[in-house]
Amino acid sequence: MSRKNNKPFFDQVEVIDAGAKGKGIAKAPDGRVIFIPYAVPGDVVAVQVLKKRKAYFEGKVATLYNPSQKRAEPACEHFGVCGGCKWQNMAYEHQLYYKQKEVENNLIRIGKVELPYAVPILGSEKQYFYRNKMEFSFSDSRWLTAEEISSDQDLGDRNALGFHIPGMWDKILDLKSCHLQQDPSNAIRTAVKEFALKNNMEFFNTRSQTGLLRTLMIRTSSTGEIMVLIQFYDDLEAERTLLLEFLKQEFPEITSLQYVINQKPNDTIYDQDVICYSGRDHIFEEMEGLKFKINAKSFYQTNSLQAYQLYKITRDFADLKGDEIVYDLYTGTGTIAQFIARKAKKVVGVEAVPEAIEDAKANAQFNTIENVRFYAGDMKAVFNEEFIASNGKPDVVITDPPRDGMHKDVVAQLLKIGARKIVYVSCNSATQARDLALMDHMYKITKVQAVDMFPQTHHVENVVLLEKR
Ligand SMILES: C[S@@+](CC[C@H](N)C(=O)[O-])C[C@H]1O[C@@H](n2cnc3c(N)ncnc32)[C@H](O)[C@@H]1O
Repeated sequence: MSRKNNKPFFDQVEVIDAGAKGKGIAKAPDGRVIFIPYAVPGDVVAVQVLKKRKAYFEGKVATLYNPSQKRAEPACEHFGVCGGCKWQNMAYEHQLYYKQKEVENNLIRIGKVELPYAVPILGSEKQYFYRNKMEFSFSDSRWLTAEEISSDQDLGDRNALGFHIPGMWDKILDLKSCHLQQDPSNAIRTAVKEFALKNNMEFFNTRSQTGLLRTLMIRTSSTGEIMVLIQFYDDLEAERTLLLEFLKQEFPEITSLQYVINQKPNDTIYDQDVICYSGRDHIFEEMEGLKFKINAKSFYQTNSLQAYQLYKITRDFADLKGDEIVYDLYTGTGTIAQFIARKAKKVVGVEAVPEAIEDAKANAQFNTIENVRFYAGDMKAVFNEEFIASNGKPDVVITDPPRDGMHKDVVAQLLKIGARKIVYVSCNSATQARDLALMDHMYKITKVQAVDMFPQTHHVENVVLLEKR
């Protein structure tokens, strides 16, 4: 390691892999790993070290000497600043390769489980504009580039509507366009910002917790429906109505226009009242002829096309014959439960968000599915002996927990029940591997299929079939 401008520096290093959170990986001469965000395997670079730890370095590309063959031209003008799509500079086929590798590595290294032949990862048909939900933040302190900070020019308007800069809770990137959600997403965001500025509406200041406008959420569905939700901080009826009425007139295609007045320190709306300004308080998504009602607080997989693939894989892995009791743990709005219901005797769904369970029940009615039961509550509290006695012992369990994976008490309960099969769907193969390790003495992994729900990012979904030994 040499020093340049008094900063530690590695020259001419080759990036050999992609790993933790999508960062490029190289080796320092002493064998320590160097993590390099935005470097692509195959690049030869000079690295400016920014963090030095006992076991590793973290740095940034100072010079790109030799760009990798695996590189691709990023589609978005905000690439490199916005935290959203860190792999836009890697060709899609290589993104898929590194995702599959990460899943297998996690299962083998963390889970220490034996893997069957893993089917190749299922890529996404759409590699841009695949998301059905985006959340943007308003801020009166737009993130400034180094050039802007050092220039003498008047920086003008500092208001922004966009994404948080990675690692900076109070700085927002002012988005010009985003390649993740189909129009009219960009058109709505731009119109809201321009109208708010023209009418001198205050953008939120996170430090002082002041301002009118806080967040904007846009949901689109494959049926063409649109939900827009604006989160206000100040409770100012005249301004609020002005903005909502503008949106209603300008975008008559909005199916559901809603708002929240949130004066607590954080932006989450789960504990807030959502008020419907016009249209319905929900939109519909459709899959294989099934209708799913989605309200502002409901979880719904963000890539609808790939969600369909994910559910088909889950159903194939479960391989139901029609006489089984199936549990769908972490059911959200009961989508998987209903997707498989016609192939099972009975499906029981459990989910923490009561509104999602209300939707799940309503969805089952729309879809005239009668063999499903849904329960709201924290999984580790609900999923107990009494629950199993009253719903029947499951033959098959499908579990799709959040990123943290399953609570150890839930894993313990699964082991106690000893269902014949468990289909474990996960958006975090590291926590999935941890949970699989706890079940390895009793369950053998017989199928693994990774699914790419999030192109241009390192995130990956993974489905594992466990069969009782
Ligand atoms: C990855 S989502 C899966 C949703 C559903 N399977 C689907 O495909 O739409 C995880 C779900 O778990 C729920 N959840 C998170 N923590 C929970 C807990 N402790 N108990 C019950 N549900 C929980 C979330 O609200 C969310 O709906």
